[in-house]
Amino acid sequence: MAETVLRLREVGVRYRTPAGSVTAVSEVSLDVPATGITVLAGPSGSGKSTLLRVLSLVERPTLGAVELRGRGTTGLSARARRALRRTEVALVFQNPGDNLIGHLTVGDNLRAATQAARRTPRTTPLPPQATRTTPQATTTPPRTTPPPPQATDRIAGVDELLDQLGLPGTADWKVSALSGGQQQRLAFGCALARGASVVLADEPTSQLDAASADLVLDTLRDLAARGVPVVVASHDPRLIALADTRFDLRNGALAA
Ligand SMILES: Nc1ncnc2c1ncn2[C@@H]1O[C@H](COP(=O)(O)OP(=O)(O)OP(=O)(O)O)[C@@H](O)[C@H]1O
Repeated sequence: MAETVLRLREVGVRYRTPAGSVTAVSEVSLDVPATGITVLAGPSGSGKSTLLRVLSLVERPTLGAVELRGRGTTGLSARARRALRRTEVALVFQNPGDNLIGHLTVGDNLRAATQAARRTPRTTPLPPQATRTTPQATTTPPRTTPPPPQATDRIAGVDELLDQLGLPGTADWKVSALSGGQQQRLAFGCALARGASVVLADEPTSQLDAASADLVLDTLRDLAARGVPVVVASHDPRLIALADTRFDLRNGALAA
């Protein structure tokens, strides 16, 4: 059976609004495989972005459990979750400008990402698995997916990574000199430099023209080919066509 990088069990998300309680996601259980491209698809308002925020540990669900590489995350402190988001779980936002440090050069953005990976121990403590009652479970070691290679193993240097990202010779450029698609590529490159176990992206092509969107689609393929699992929320048919695994959402729940 395929290894799982992220697992949701009976996850629900409710928001309080002045008009009352809104259920954005209800009773979602799913396994994100540790390889390939996973797409969360569905119409506007179906809960894709909410679920992506839960999967990327940005948001704690109101109900249910989220496991990263076999370990529960729901009991983690805000600090521990932030540490995981700096390294293990990288979220790439819709707007290219939100993913990068605008006043740094292209090369310095990558260097900052690599340094974040070095500063934060890879073995950020996660709480033990919930105690299970079956005798079999107590004798079985916790399920673990082997950690991905360290960031420094994955990239030999900034220039080499920029070549691989199709951005050769841009190390000294300002981020604003890159197109939207190139900025998104760089954002995925930073996720790689941080040594992320999984990269998530919310509608990464929605603000881009067709040529820039092509760059992003290529980058997602590249990441998956490097063994980095990618999870994308999108209603872009070209992106959905890349899915190795697809979950369809309707009204906050998985469609049958
Ligand atoms: N912070 C919030 N407060 C209140 N309601 C919210 C909040 N975030 C999302 N919702 C509601 O939850 C539901 C799911 O929203 P979500 O943004 O996850 O859907 P989506 O499928 O990503 O939509 P889109 O494709 O338009 O981005 C919607 O009804 C939305 O209005």
